[in-house]
Amino acid sequence: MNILDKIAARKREEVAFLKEEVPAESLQLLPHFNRRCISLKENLKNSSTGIIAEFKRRSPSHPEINLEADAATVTAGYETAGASGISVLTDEEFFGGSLDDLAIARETVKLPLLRKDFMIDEYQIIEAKAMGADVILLIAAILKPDEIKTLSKKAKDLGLEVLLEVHNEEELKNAIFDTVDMIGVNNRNLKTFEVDLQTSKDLAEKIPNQFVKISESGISETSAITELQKSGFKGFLIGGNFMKTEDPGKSASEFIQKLK
Ligand SMILES: O=P(O)(O)OC[C@@H](O)[C@@H](O)c1c[nH]c2ccccc12
Repeated sequence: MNILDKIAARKREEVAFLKEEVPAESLQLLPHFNRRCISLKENLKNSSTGIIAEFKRRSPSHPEINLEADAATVTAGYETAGASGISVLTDEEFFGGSLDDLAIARETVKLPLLRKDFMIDEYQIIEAKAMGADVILLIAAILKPDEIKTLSKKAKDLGLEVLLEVHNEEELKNAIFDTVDMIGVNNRNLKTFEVDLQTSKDLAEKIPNQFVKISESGISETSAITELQKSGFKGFLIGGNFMKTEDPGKSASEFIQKLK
């Protein structure tokens, strides 16, 4: 079994358990559940830089990025740096994140927050909303087209935006629904961990222009962004390049200044 299938299988077990422990009805009583979301899509459209900075302690491909990182310090730094949005990894087992990190980020910044996780059930979307997220991620590689359709509709019904992640043309073709706001091309193959920015450049023209286009993973140079902008990308998801440094906010700030 590849790592992605393994994570998705674990996620199903985890969600089945959680649903019993904390029923969706009780999540809907939390204060953020009725909060009005902030649009990442609009922020990206209106930005000349479009950086979505990610809070990530570790990953299966990089087991020790920044294990002690503190969500409040890092997300505050990202906001000061001028990021357009912040992505918070909430998977615990494989990425060392938590919903608490998301809640802390929500208390700390005004920027739109993406809950970065492996969403396979509507329950997780209710959770995302209740913890203060503005955007959810749907990964085409682990979902059937009808699942993408129902999960994205659920998110829209709750006022959340939807970022759909694809890695190849096949996934893209089967995943185009008008309940999706943004399409992200992951330059990292989540099954093999190989990274190639050419993946974004190749897929760009195949993504209909109604979607804001985001290039994800493996970005460490501002020159790469200038190139990707020429292909039509408006958003750039960057994690490791910032998180691996002692002061991710400072590193994001220098990067964004250089890009301007
Ligand atoms: O750290 P990087 O190479 O800058 O990548 C960030 C982000 O794109 C990556 O964390 C990511 C993209 N899609 C995902 C899906 C699940 C978990 C993580 C991811």
